[in-house]
Amino acid sequence: MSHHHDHQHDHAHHPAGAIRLSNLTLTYHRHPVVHHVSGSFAQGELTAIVGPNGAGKSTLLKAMMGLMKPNHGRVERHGLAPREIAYLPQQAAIDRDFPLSVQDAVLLGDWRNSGWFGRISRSARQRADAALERVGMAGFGGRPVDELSAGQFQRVLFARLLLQDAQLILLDEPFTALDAKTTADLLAVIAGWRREGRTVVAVLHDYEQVRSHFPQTLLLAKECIAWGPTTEVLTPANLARANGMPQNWDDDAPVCHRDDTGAPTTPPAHDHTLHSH
Ligand SMILES: Nc1ncnc2c1ncn2[C@@H]1O[C@H](COP(=O)(O)OP(=O)(O)OP(=O)(O)O)[C@@H](O)[C@H]1O
Repeated sequence: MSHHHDHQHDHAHHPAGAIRLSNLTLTYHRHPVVHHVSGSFAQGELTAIVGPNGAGKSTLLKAMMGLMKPNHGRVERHGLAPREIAYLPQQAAIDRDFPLSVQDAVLLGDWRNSGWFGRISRSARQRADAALERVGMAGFGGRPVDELSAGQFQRVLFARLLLQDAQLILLDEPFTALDAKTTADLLAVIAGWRREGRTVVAVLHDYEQVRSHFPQTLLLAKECIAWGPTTEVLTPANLARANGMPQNWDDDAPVCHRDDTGAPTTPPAHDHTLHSH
């Protein structure tokens, strides 16, 4: 492994970019989809979130972004204002069927400087052009976004993230449906964010890609199966456990018997609240 701790993080208690999950439970219609997850995302590091379909990965990102309220536990964003968190949803969730030039789409990333309806400065336009160049889209500024291919559009969204200049960057399946060249180019942008000391958390499905590019991994299957260095997390045993997660939506799932620390507790032998007599 390389020297990825060569930059010093000397913020003693609450380093910027640090985000911690404390016994976090997230539910839809009272069904938990993320269940008692605790841990910290390594600051200034790249962490992959992997797990089977329906494991709660996208839901967890939404909660980290503050778009969803925990039913239990907390997301602790020490030292991170909401504006310092950037979030790229799954491409399928993004509507780009409106008239907007590529440059204007990138400039939306600069809203905290220019305001939604503020004047766009010349320097902002220059930064937008530089960002487009960095993602391999130089010269595309005047094109309408609805005419771009899926891969080109994703490059534009990465340019927008570059302008946003966030400390914590959350990416939901950023490479789905992209070809190898586009994926490699965008992985290089992510590596650049790491060199700049930013924290990146990405939901991914390609284990080889995760092993090569993401030093940290959270393996999620509703519960946390493993979280730490990728080589220790992506073991056959852990993956088998994750893939054993029930896929069906269990309407009769047992009531959760855990205390507030997240530690499993033994369900009471005769729980009168669950049985009618
Ligand atoms: N808006 C919603 N309303 C109700 N249930 C939802 C909603 N969004 C997700 N779910 C359910 O929550 C569970 C977790 O979904 P989530 O999208 O977080 O999983 P995921 O790990 O991102 O899956 P995938 O790999 O398929 O994208 C699934 O069972 C899903 O059906």
